[in-house]
Amino acid sequence: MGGFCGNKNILAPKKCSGEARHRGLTQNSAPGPKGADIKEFGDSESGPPLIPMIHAIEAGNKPMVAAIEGFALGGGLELALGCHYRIAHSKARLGLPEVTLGLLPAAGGSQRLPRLIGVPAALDLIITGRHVTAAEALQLGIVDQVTDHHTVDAAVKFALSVAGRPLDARRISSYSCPPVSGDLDALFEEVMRKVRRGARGAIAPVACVQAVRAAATLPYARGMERERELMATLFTSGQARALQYSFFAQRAVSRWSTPSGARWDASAPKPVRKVAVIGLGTMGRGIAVALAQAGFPVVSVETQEKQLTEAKRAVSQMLERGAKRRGVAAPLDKMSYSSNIQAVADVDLVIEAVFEDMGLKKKIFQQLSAVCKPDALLCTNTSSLDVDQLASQTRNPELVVGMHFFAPAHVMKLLEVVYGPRSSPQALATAMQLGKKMGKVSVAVGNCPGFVGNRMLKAYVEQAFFLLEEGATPELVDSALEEFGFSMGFFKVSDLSGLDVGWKVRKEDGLALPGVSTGPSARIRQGRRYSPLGDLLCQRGRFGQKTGSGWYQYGKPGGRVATPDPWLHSFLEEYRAQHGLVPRRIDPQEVLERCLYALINEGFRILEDGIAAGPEDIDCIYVFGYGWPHYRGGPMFYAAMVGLPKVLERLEHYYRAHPDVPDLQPCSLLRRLVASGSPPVQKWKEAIKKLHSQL
Ligand SMILES: CCC[C@H](O)CC(=O)SCCNC(=O)CCNC(=O)[C@H](O)C(C)(C)COP(=O)([O-])OP(=O)([O-])OC[C@H]1O[C@@H](n2cnc3c(N)ncnc32)[C@H](O)[C@@H]1OP(=O)([O-])[O-]
Repeated sequence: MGGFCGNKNILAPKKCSGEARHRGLTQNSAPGPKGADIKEFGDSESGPPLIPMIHAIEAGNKPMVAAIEGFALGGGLELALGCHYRIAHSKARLGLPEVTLGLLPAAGGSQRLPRLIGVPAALDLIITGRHVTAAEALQLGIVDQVTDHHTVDAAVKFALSVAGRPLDARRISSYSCPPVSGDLDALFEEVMRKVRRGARGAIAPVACVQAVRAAATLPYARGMERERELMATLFTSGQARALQYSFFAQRAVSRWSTPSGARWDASAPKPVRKVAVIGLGTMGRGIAVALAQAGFPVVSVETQEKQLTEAKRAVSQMLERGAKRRGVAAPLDKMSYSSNIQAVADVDLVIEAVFEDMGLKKKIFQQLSAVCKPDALLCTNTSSLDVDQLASQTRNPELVVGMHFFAPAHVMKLLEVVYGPRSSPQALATAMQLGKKMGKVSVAVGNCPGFVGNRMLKAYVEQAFFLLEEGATPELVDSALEEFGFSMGFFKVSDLSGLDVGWKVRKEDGLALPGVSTGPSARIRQGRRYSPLGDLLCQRGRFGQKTGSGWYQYGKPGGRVATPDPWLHSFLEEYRAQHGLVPRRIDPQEVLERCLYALINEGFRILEDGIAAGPEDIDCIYVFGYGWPHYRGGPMFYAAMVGLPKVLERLEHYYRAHPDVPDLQPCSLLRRLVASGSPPVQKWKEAIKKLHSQL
């Protein structure tokens, strides 16, 4: 973005840096087009002070025209709002995305935008942080003109055309917010209720509403004071640090590397023009939709005719709904269907998404290897099976990788790209690039049971079961986790996805055994503590929402409202009595420490094993795939915030109390990081490399 005045002097710098220390909000430097330089938050300031500069621009006697090309986000747009006119290129994007970084637009954005476009529209932009196109910005009244030509030329022409006109009516800070239809207080109360419900503990959206309310109810100067106070609170909060860490973590994971030395910048992806999906169950349908929405021609193969007919209808509906939401045409022409696997002969990449059964998947990989082009990439959407075993069924094992999507696959942002020991760097690069084109946060992970996400989750789930044995209820565990910021606690999630899912896996792993023994060995499997509680519920047909009861009661099969179940409480009491377990009072703090620190401990093991390249990879997986509250950065960032010595001390404490639970034994990497002074999370990758080289 550039700023121009009527006599063609360029006043606003094209690119400046430095910004936004909370104590220096009136001393901030000018932002670039993408807003303030997030890297410099908390560092020393540089460049001219932002807020006084915007005030000086607005107060000036020469007409100032902002010429907006590319992005005008955050401080970039705030600077433009200080100008008297704004001209945008048709491809420009504008927005105040501060909320996504745990902040609010604190260079006058929260005060000027509602004055310019009205309270409801400004609330929408500021609370969601969404970017708008130039066309929408024009419609909203944020910009005065949109051009398809050279924006600077258009701005200069415009500036000359308005030179000499009075500017008082162009100074947004002097406006009052346009009146709203209905009661202003009622509007803010309603918005605040919605925001608090959706924010689930995030403080920035709430502060954004408060700031806009100040714009609507206070004179500009007092509104600016309020904006500054609110920003000061946000700026020093852990939430802003977590969200800013997450911003860079998302970008860091695309620069993947593997322990064998393969790297993103040394591995060119293969071109992918046409893709196939095998299996049109829930996952296959979602994957096919996501691919078509990303513009890929997709061949979908389903051998069961009935399933194929149902899937065709469902996929078309999903595509149409998505298109309606986005205001574009549904890409129905991208889809073709077949019941014959030969239909994939000419595709560049296949994603297998059949039932989670190794025998079936092996057979499909043998067929794919025979049918597909020799250089086609063969990917599996398995959530836990050994990718290497599948690779060994094919002619070219180096072309096999895992692409682990999360349900619903066309909605969830996460993709774990799983490389086996034989996967080529090019295959990995291709799958990572395809994920990016599908709008996913793609994270490269090594091949091991459960990969990263599910491997860590196992430790967390186990603790939740143990806590029930020791005296907790599902309600107690869930409310502690929900209070932490998860949208649902573990037991509600389990009821939603079906208890039979985990039961099947435990049976396959030889853990869930038929019959209940009451002796001391009943709660020990494969040499470690085991809780059969989930298996016992499944044996009674309590699979969760679909059967009307699980860890909670739902009134009827398919019911969605969880209510505490007295039967379950008596069942737990009987179970404890039967196994000689004396219930004790468990507080929410213990729930969090046991569940989260066990999960984090497994995260350290994963880093130690080189299955994830760095803490950013794990954190993105948890934030984008497992509902970890975004404003808490992810499990490894959270561990760093809590303090590694404290996490270590609590794990030691719980391991002493439960020596039969290996998940609670602190991982040696955690010990070594603590011994090396607990470096900040951004330095762990380096520290781990150094520690590995010392071994
Ligand atoms: C007083 C208060 C004032 C004000 O209210 C506060 C603010 O303005 S808050 C700020 C409000 N502004 C925002 O929230 C905008 C945040 N930025 C974005 O949303 C996207 O970057 C954007 C849409 C602009 C471009 O997407 P794209 O084309 O896919 O490109 P990309 O995303 O891959 O980025 C390319 C490279 O640029 C880097 N980088 C980018 N922005 C910043 C930044 N602000 N800072 C530092 N670095 C930034 C990014 O890390 C990456 O580096 P690398 O080393 O190559 O990994």
